[in-house]
Amino acid sequence: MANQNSLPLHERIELRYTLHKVIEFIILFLLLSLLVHRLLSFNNHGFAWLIAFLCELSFTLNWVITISNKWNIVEYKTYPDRLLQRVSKHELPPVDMFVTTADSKLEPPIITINTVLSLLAVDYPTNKLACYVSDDGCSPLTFYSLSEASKFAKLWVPFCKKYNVQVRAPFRYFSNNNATFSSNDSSEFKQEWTLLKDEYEQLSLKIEDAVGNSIPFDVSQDFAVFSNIERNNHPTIIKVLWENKEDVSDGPPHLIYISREKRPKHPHHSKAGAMNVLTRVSGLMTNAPFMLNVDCDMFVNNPNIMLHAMCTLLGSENETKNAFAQFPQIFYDGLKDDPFGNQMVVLWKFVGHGIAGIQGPTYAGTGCVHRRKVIYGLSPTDTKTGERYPNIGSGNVEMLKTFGTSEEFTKSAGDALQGNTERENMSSKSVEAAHRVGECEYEYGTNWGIKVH
Ligand SMILES: O=c1ccn([C@@H]2O[C@H](COP(=O)(O)OP(=O)(O)O[C@H]3O[C@H](CO)[C@@H](O)[C@H](O)[C@H]3O)[C@@H](O)[C@H]2O)c(=O)[nH]1
Ligand SMILES: [Mn+2]
Repeated sequence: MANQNSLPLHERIELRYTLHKVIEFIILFLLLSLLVHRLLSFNNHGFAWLIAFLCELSFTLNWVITISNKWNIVEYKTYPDRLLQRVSKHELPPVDMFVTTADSKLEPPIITINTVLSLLAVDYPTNKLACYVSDDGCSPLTFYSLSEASKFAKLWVPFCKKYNVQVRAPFRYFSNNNATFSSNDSSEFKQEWTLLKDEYEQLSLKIEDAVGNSIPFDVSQDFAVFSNIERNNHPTIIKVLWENKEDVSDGPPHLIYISREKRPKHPHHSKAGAMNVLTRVSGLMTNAPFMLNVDCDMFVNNPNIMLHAMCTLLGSENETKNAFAQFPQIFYDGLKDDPFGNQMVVLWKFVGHGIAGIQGPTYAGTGCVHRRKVIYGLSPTDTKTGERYPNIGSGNVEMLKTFGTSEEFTKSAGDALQGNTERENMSSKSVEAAHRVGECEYEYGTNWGIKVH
């Protein structure tokens, strides 16, 4: 039997799909025949014939590109068990998790908190994780919902881990399909399940009430920062909602709320701007070498995502091979047989895996684990930081020009670039510095958005 340590953490598996290819070629043949037919009978027809020919030509070219993309469909199979045999749980690298939300009306907080809860409960040592929520809507409602969710997380996270729950977004877990017990379920499980369901219902009700304007906010306390401000005109707000102070590995991870500074006439660059702020703030507070980003309307449907991502990111011979690990998106509750293609099966299953076969998947905007140092501009071929940043250190002119004038942040960026994977403890000093890097003028004159993003 092969030594467990020599077995690969991931494998590239080529999928044939022969029948698909044959059908695609028949379609291509028909399209080409149609073009030839148009060309041969051109003289007998007028202008409409020419327009039809151009449309069909464009569609044919499109089809050629599509089938070339899908030519070599591959799947990356990952082996979390092998990873856990190679490294112990406390040796796994830290990951900072980002959730972006922009509008508490269009993206209701109950959805955002489900995304957050599914992330807080992933199967990974929780003292290696921190969850940062960026709220571009600067909404006290989102803040309130998150602070209530962080209380629920103290029950939810241990429950999911104890019973190996598969879908860790509570709204999905408690949906009707799961409402019956099987004969193997222990009475202890049934009791805890009922308690958790009640707690989740109460949480949902509180949030519903708050949406209906009966917000039980105490403006003299945590919510004071939200009074008298406008959504597009306010300073940076950062609140640590929950800190995993005891550094325990099975309670909820850190949870931090961020609303970056917004001022009229200052471009905010939508999600990209929010991601830059999340990168800087997390760099100051926990500086994990890996960062996962998820849109607030997505949730984690596999509790082992971090382990799967690590198999991809740590599994190649050298770190330069995979800069990021992109998860596919799956959509639920669509119409039977997906008549309108809303679930984007072709895009994710065929085109996505086809592009993965050419070089690797493209970044899809959500569900992606990035290496922090690559985001900081380190070239994939430059494993040592030497060439790009010869003199790393805070106060160094090139570092300040690249990363901005926060000395604390350039120091943290230097650590990340040098591959220092030690997670840092949050301190009130780092929270203070984090407010600065969330300012809307912070990126002016720097390489943020140019070489760093
Ligand atoms: O000023 C903004 C605008 C948007 N967002 C967030 O960005 C995310 C994506 O924006 P959205 O408008 O919801 O984009 P969608 O069209 O729903 O999503 C598509 O585009 C996203 C952005 O590239 C990808 O993440 C998704 O995979 C893709 O389905 C959401 O979490 C938003 O809350 C912000 O944080 N600030
Ligand atoms: Mn969206």
